[in-house]
Amino acid sequence: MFFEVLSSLVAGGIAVTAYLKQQGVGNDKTKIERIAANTGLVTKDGKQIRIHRHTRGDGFTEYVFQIPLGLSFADFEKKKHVFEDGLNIKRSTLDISLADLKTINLHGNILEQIKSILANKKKLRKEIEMSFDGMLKIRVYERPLTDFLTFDETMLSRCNGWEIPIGVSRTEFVKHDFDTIPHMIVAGATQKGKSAFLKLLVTSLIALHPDDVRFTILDLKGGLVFAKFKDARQVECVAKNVHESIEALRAIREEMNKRLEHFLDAGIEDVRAAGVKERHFVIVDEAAQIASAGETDKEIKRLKIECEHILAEIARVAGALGYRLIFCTQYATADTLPRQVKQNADAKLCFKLQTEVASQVVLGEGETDAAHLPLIPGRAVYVTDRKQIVQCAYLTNDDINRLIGPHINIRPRKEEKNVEKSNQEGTAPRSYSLVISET
Ligand SMILES: Nc1ncnc2c1ncn2[C@@H]1O[C@H](COP(=O)(O)OP(=O)(O)OP(=O)(O)O)[C@@H](O)[C@H]1O
Repeated sequence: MFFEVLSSLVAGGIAVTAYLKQQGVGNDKTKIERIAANTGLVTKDGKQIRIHRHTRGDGFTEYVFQIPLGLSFADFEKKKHVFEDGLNIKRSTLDISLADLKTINLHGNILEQIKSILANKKKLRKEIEMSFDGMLKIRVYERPLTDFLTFDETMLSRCNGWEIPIGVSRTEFVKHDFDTIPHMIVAGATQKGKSAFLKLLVTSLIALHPDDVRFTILDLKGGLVFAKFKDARQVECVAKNVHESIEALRAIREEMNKRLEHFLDAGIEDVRAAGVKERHFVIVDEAAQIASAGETDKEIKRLKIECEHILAEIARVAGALGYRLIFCTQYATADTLPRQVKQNADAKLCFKLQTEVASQVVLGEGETDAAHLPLIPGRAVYVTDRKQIVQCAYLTNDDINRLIGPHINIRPRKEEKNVEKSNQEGTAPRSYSLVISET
């Protein structure tokens, strides 16, 4: 049936197709209005959004609507995924361009030719962006945001100060500035790109600030994500369990308190005013492993509570002292994301989450976008004072090795250690190799 409809369209000629394409604009506007009405975005006295104007840009059409009194932008934003789905209904069936139709030989087997065009076609999904400046603006993009972004070193040269590359949004290269917003929550369901982002973060910071950055990494997941970095001279420790974590955090608290005392005595406002170049990143992966709630072992629970207190303190006061908290979790609940951390981490990078509730735990009330992201690794909602959908840059292991290689502490291989031992008086020349663990 579908192919019959299309074949008759072709037979009907290019004029019909052109007409259909022209209808695309009108259709989207009408669809948006109908979706709004069908999802209850109507005032009690029946008033609906009214089109003010539409403009075409490069790859998108922007519709500007007036919102009736009594409805808010948030009401519309909450339903963004409903609008997006609505605009895509039947979209793939009409995704044949004029150029495609021109290739069809009307004297040949039309059905077979259409089948072949469709077989070679990637289904395009329209994506939308919503904003508000007194009017509701809905931008409908003809093509989706790229689903893969290869990291390249020019991204680093585009970063200033304590900025790191994140990826791209639909309109720009996206960076995060850790001197403007010190703490970040990274959340997302399993296999959606958290670890890849953490590797991008650590590698970028080591490459950009080899002499000024330090890391304390609480890697209680027991994975191999940080194996590559553990011997980098910038990495103070990679704690693998609660005991190692509390030891590392107590050391940070002591250092923090000393610095705080010094700043208070000297009347220094923050690390920038003090001219301190160093920034100390504390990375927690995975927060659920350090959460005290649900811990049954009394002693471990006590240690976890202490860990939580220190982490909350870092989030609350240590930004000004040069500490940066990167708090990661795949379980977005109130237990894994303590209130103090959430309130003080003004940046959130949230990969796809399974439910709207989880999305709201991370991004705030009414913010359900993370639940409606497409199933694309590296696709995330990046929220600071504004919200952007981004595709994070993907760094290969070769990139990481090349960039951090010069900063890895050279240590002898096992067999060379043994040779070294037997030559303790040391006449034989020492030979060392660079050891970078592969994950
Ligand atoms: N930015 C990206 N672009 C393209 N592919 C990516 C990106 N990030 C991650 N991936 C792919 O997704 C896979 C899973 O990513 P990653 O290991 O970062 O997930 P995760 O969220 O840390 O999962 P888990 O919580 O289970 O450890 C990677 O092996 C990689 O193939």
